[in-house]
Amino acid sequence: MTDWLQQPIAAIDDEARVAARARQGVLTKPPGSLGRLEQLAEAFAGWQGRVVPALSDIDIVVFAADHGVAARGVSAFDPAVTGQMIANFAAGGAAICVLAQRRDARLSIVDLGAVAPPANYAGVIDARIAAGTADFTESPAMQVGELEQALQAGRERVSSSAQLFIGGEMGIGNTTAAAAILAGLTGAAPAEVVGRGTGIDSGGLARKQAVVAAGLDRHRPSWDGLDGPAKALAVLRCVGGFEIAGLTGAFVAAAQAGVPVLMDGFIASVAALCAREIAPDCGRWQLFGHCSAEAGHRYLLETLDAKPLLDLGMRLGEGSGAALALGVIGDALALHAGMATFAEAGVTSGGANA
Ligand SMILES: Cc1cc2ncn([C@H]3O[C@H](COP(=O)(O)O)[C@@H](O)[C@H]3O)c2cc1C
Ligand SMILES: O=C(O)c1cccnc1
Repeated sequence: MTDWLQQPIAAIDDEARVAARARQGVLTKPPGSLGRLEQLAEAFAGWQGRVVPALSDIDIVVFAADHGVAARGVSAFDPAVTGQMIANFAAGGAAICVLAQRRDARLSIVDLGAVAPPANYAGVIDARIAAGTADFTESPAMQVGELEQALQAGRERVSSSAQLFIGGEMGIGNTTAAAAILAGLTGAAPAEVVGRGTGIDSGGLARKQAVVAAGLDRHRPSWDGLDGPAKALAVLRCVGGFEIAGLTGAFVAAAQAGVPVLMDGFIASVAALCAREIAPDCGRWQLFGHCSAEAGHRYLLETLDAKPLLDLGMRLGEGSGAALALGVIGDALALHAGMATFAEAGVTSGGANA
């Protein structure tokens, strides 16, 4: 059922990438002066297989689900908020709705298992697996079949015609699950990777760290001695969440389909790590939109050797940080396409004393 995870990752067009770099070198500016904007244009050229890439077809998919571990008092909000927010996404009132509209991106919402689902599913994709995961301090968060369903639900949301995929999430308690996955995969201490999420107080933070430590102690035998895909799937199943598994499936499928992925914050980046553990080459199709204020994200980005485009102190999720970074990417591609070359503009190029 998860055989598809091992299908090959799409190749990058190095010729187009090198040609895009050459174009950057002859645009009317000192070579390198647009910094990372130049690298963005080059990366998109490699992904799209053309020297002058465009970006008009963007998919933002928000995966929503609840977490049994939320019963342990690890969030500042009630799990009922997950379903309420699904309705808010459908009505256009959430942050990601505003940003998706401003960026002209397609927004889809997928319910993988809110405990209190919305009254109607107009505008929401109903892919419910169960009413939330199990509390991982008591049992594995998911059954094997549930994990497979969540990964597959993510895969099904990837369209090979899209030029960019953004995965967002909504799930009260999911910063706890994400921290547990990160600690399980990297060996980091809970204190290093557990943050305040929606804004839990100091007592709650200590409780959250203890919950993550208890979950890891309980389930470590399930992945001890494993590595690579087997370990990642075991960690995801034991302490993960449906929406994090959905993101992981989508990120692997996108890299297989040749669709680059723009990562959001802490939760999405944990799914990016899971995707890389399952299919290492899929990292070549990943770009990181921002550094979240959630404790643990900076450490995770370093682990992934990823340099986020923005660092605005945001800690929302939903895909919002990635959606904001679209502005920078759009400008990078517009500069690459629209600037004149030295020859076209009759400007003398440098080199005399370079
Ligand atoms: C109204 C509201 C909207 C949100 N949108 C994203 N999140 C974010 O906060 C949650 C994770 O934090 P924790 O682990 O502390 O529960 C996730 O749902 C995440 O997407 C929200 C949270 C709330 C309350
Ligand atoms: O960075 C994130 O993804 C994040 C941080 C806090 C709460 N929800 C999401």
